[in-house]
Amino acid sequence: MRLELLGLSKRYPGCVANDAVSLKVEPGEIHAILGENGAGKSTLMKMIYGVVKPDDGQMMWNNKEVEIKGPAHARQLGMGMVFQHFSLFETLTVTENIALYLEPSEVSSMAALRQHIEAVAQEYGLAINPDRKVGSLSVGEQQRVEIIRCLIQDIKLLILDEPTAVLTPAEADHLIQVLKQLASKGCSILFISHKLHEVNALCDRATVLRAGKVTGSCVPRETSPADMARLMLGDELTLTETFTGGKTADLLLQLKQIEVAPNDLFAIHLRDINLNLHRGEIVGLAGVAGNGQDELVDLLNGEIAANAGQMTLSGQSITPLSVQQRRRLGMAVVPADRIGRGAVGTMNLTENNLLTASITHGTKGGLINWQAVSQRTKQIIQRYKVKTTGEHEQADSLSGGNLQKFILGREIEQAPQVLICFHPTWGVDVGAANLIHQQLIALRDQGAAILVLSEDLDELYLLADRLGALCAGQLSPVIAKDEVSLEQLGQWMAGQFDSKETSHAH
Ligand SMILES: Nc1ncnc2c1ncn2[C@@H]1O[C@H](COP(=O)(O)OP(=O)(O)OP(=O)(O)O)[C@@H](O)[C@H]1O
Repeated sequence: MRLELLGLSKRYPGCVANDAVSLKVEPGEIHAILGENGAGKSTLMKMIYGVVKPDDGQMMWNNKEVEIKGPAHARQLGMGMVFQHFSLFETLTVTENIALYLEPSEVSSMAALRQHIEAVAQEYGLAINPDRKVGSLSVGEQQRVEIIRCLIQDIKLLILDEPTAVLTPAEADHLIQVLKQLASKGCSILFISHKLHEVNALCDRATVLRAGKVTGSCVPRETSPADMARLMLGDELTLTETFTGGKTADLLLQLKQIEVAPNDLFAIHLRDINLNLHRGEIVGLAGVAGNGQDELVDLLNGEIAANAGQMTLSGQSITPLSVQQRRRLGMAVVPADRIGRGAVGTMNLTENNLLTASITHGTKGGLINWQAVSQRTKQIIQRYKVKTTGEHEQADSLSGGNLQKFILGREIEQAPQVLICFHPTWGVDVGAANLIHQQLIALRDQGAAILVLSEDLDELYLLADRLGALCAGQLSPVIAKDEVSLEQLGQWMAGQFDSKETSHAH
């Protein structure tokens, strides 16, 4: 047996994150850990990898009892882990980040390491430039760096915490091939995912956690995604329907011939972006990470300025306005990375709520109305089913999916006129994704205009009224969803569209 856990437990103040968890993983086995947000999956993986120390229980590695002293010890034993929140230094290059992760004895020279990175990247088709600063990479690309730095060692167990959450379908399929190849060489894989069809296609076994306890296991290949969802969530699951909305004549946000020149060597040049967002519609933009999504979101949020073109909200120019001024006019943004830009990890939920609420309703006459903010925070927690000990809990102790629900809830509850949403359901379980989709639809039906940037095409087809794609900083046509076949969208994602055709507003 490669790995055996016997009754591992971890308690936090006010919650039992893992309650006597036992499981076995064989060499070469791909083992899924399933469970709703906050079920305890990440905590279990962190105990195996030595980031979190168990309160009780035993761990066997290659049939011998071990006590993992920390991640460096876990790596020495042959384990690698790809985290949900990246642990990379933004101001360092890809090579420097990987060098920091390795023991000094493993790095003979930076040039040799650089070559090794290129070789691994090529072997697994994980395109990356080793000289780029990590801060200039998109979320999807940063994840590639995390994966490469695990594959650079001779690993016996690879732990992945929602690795495909930010990958495009094609990238995710590719990663699945990579993992299959690794497993066939005898490397065991522990895999957390909320994408059940993926678990079904990839995994040999699955263990289901609920409220920190093992509540079941199954052979994913023989179990349908719907049955796995039921194992995870009980009968609470209501299956997602398709909604119908539609474009109205009432134009809210307009982008006209927008041009944003790159502000660093690796930023994407946004060219001739023309986009109209109408009251009561959701526009979905597909695209492979790193094709201008970050730049477009920063532009709309007011963090970077356009070099040419105009942006108007209800006819008023917002081009020169700051982030705060745009928020006051009713714009809200959910960024891609929830810790760092979506929330401040070391602040509690009420304080995090105040960060954006202060602009619209959290303050009066310059004074903070803590009672009102705290009341609203409680409402968000309740309405969006955020699993937490309360509004005083620090943001970074929430599970990833629960923090995402909180951030989404915080922005939706401000009833913005225009909501820009990047990866709205990244890392949230099927039940919560359903809830978020319903809330976005409800917001749209109240008359908001919503722009969703996502790499999950199922999500885009489900939510959007009109669809388009970004490729190399250019926008494809954006047309009614029913008129865009999957094949057409794939072609747009690959840049096969005539930019002249799109240079008039959609
Ligand atoms: N450092 C911490 N301090 C306090 N509570 C914590 C801490 N880390 C995790 N928890 C709590 O432990 C529980 C399990 O969290 P965990 O992150 O393991 O869930 P998860 O199954 O990985 O969820 P998700 O699918 O949302 O990522 C949650 O209720 C969470 O709030």
